[in-house]
Amino acid sequence: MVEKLSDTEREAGLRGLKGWIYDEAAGAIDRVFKFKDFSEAFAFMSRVALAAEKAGHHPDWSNSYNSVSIRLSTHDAGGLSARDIALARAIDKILI
Ligand SMILES: C[C@H](O)[C@H](O)[C@H]1CNC2=NC(N)=NC(=O)C2=N1
Repeated sequence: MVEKLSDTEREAGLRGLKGWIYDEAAGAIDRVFKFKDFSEAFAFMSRVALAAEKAGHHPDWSNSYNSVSIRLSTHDAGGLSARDIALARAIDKILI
């Protein structure tokens, strides 16, 4: 069972991430990704889906045309865990 991050651990994890916003009430981090069109947004989602399956950790997300909104939170821990930070890093790498 994965543990929720302490305040210090969370702050350290977030320092290494750009563009992710911490929602304290939800115990989650959010980021919105914009693309040229739906095809590019969906191609990105396909790659994120594969990374999520590989990690055994899955985003809460939505898509509207060229925009993909991703929320990461560890349901099993009731908040943010190291798995969310790791998946956020993997998602950011997909963009490079
Ligand atoms: C059994 C399975 O590994 C768990 O239910 C995993 C799957 N993906 C998950 N994803 C997220 N975001 N939070 C979880 O707690 C979680 N749990």
